[in-house]
Amino acid sequence: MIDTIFALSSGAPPAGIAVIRISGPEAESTLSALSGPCPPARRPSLRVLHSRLGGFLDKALVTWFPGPATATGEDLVELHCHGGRAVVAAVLGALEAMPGLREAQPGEFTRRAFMNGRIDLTEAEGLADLLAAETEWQRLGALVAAGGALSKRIEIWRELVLGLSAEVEAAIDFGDEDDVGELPGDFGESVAFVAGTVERVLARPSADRLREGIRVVFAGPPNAGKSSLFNALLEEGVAIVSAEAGTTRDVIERPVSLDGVPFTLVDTAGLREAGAGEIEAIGIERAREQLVRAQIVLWLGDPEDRPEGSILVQTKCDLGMAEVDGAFRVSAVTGEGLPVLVEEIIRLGKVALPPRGNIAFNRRQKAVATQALECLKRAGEIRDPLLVAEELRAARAAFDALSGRNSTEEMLDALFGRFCIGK
Ligand SMILES: Nc1nc2c(ncn2[C@@H]2O[C@H](COP(=O)(O)OP(=O)(O)OP(=O)(O)O)[C@@H](O)[C@H]2O)c(=O)[nH]1
Ligand SMILES: [K+]
Ligand SMILES: [Mg+2]
Repeated sequence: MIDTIFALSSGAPPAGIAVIRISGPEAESTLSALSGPCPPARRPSLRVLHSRLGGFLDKALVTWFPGPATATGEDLVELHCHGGRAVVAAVLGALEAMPGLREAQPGEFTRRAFMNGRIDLTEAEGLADLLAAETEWQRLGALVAAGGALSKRIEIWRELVLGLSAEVEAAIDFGDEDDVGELPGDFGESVAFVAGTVERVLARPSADRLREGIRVVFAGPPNAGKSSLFNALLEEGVAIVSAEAGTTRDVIERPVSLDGVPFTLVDTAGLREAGAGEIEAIGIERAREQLVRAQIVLWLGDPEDRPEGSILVQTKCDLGMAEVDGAFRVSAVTGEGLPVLVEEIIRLGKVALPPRGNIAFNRRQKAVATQALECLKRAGEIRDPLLVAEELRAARAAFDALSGRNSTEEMLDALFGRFCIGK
């Protein structure tokens, strides 16, 4: 027997309205117990809610959604109560006291939607990102996956591969005993077409970049002005600034949205070969690790030592030193040059993200799609229909894994654990 679960699905009280969801086989009987006979399906109705012992709970707008065409795929009830802390506590307490009901775990409503085939794994992943989205680019990126665009594309790939498999089976069937028959002349091209479309999506930056933010690392020698510039871009005094060389030791990270694009700004210890104490030396080691992880490096140092691909920044331009060729001249003190530098960071950030409004893979999806691609490539190269059939089967299995048709409990725990209670 499946548990019937309930949870507060709206934000923390107090609020104007609190939405409490109940999902599972006892949803209808629970609503009846609270407020008398169920109202017509999908029609919000104003009802008085009573506890089992007859105590008055609240006057609420209640809606009854019979399954399976519901958000969870199960019978579902929504109570729109007054959003006061005590009101919510009283209603949740009354539900807790009902036999067969228990509070939902984080993400459990969505997990049920997945288990009941209402959404696939890519849509659930998109939903998790959508709920966590803080910037416009994150929202739009997550919507693509949550709205099912990636799911649909995977379905198309599966169908195409299924069609190819049918062609191979036909070739195998038409062969006589010693000879398995020939694949159609354009078979290689057909396989290459599917492989090419998978490859194009694989070539896009990972969708995780959107979630994590583009990493912008401030690097250079001690006292270059890294922390000052870091603070200036954040418009906040986060990192300690001082005239003492070796002030910053730990890596300091802060998320920031610039023009709706998500970035993670990373301040690091000044790089120097000699003269650093033990703690500073550890900081320098960490700074080097950050350089490797960065998508954008702002180099506030000698152009000669500049890491490949970094943006050269000449800071403290208010002090009036000679211009460095090809550098962005800025001052953390006067703010001069900052808008131009920020514009460049935004431009590079957009390039390092999946194209807006387009499907992209996250890390999990990339790993599985890469397997699919490898199978397809091999299928396009070999001529033996029996082996080709095997590769196509493996490609299809990879597409199944992409949409979560055969996911493990562990994978699902990891994903749905990212959701909050009530989602
Ligand atoms: N005039 C002027 N002084 C600056 C500017 N930026 C930083 N400074 C000064 O330069 C000194 C070093 O600045 P920090 O921001 O601590 O430099 P840092 O690169 O983070 O230094 P470490 O963490 O020690 O590696 C401080 O005295 C700052 O006030 C600037 O744009 N103009
Ligand atoms: K300093
Ligand atoms: Mg510093």
